[in-house]
Amino acid sequence: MDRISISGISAIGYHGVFDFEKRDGQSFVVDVVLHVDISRAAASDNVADTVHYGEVSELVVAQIQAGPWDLIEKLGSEIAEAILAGYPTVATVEVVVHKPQAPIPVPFSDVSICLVRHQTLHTAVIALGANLGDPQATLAAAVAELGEEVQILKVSPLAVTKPVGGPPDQPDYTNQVIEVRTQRSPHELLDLCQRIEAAHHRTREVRWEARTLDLDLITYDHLVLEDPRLTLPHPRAAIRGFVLAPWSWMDPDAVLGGQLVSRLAQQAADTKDIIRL
Ligand SMILES: Nc1ncnc2c1ncn2[C@@H]1O[C@H](COP(=O)(O)OP(=O)(O)OP(=O)(O)O)[C@@H](O)[C@H]1O
Ligand SMILES: Nc1nc2c(c(=O)[nH]1)N=C(CO)CN2
Repeated sequence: MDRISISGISAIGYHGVFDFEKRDGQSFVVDVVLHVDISRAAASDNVADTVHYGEVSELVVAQIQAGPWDLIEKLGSEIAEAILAGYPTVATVEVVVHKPQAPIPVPFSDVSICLVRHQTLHTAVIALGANLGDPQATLAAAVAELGEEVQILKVSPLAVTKPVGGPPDQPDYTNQVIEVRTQRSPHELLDLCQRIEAAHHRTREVRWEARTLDLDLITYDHLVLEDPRLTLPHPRAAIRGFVLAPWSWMDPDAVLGGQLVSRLAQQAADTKDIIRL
């Protein structure tokens, strides 16, 4: 992996075990190494395609000035976490914190800690559906747009399905399921899905009415969650053939709630009418 290194970022901080360190402050010096793919920036020559080292340096200074913490281990960890959270394209960060004026009662030139932290990657399953406009083109566009923001691991074949619920006389749906890998939190992933739905003119007036695009978050790792915005796994996924069938085509070993998705698909009432494209 390519790397960006910044060394000798210094600022006054108030970290230390002793009261006088928290009162008087002293110099902290930080080196960071960011493991990040710089090939896009190398090709485009555009700073937006890489990690801006000036911004990272300012973030490091802000962390040195925050706290105070007792330990440089804690300061280093805060710096690493802030960089990983702020820059999702950084796969790994190495942080060295030097405290050259540390209160050590013998002659010394420097004391430092070094730590290495990695991005945590999550796996999520997203179901797509559309039955207005040009559903196949919309699903292809939505998968491409998701692919700009998360890593697409698997894509199911398309399924043509009968509308389940909602107003009568709707057009057939086209459904699809994908598996993605991301550093985003579940809510950030839901936000992303809803932004893409909105960009495709999704409206919400009548429950389960026909729609240009629907993106549902089906699972996120093995997370079980219920809050006002998000329920995981998706509360109706286990009985929806239009989700289960394409999911099982994509991943025959997939499991939901302890049961094989392919078996749940066989049991779902709407599966019999599904056509695989
Ligand atoms: N796992 C989830 N995936 C997507 N939305 C969810 C999830 N859990 C809860 N929600 C919430 O459900 C709300 C309604 O979503 P939406 O309008 O897409 O429903 P729908 O697709 O018409 O119906 P259904 O939820 O039965 O698929 C969203 O605003 C979102 O906050
Ligand atoms: N066949 C089919 N029916 C549905 C679908 C869907 O994607 N496909 N989505 C719904 C609400 O999300 C309600 N009903």
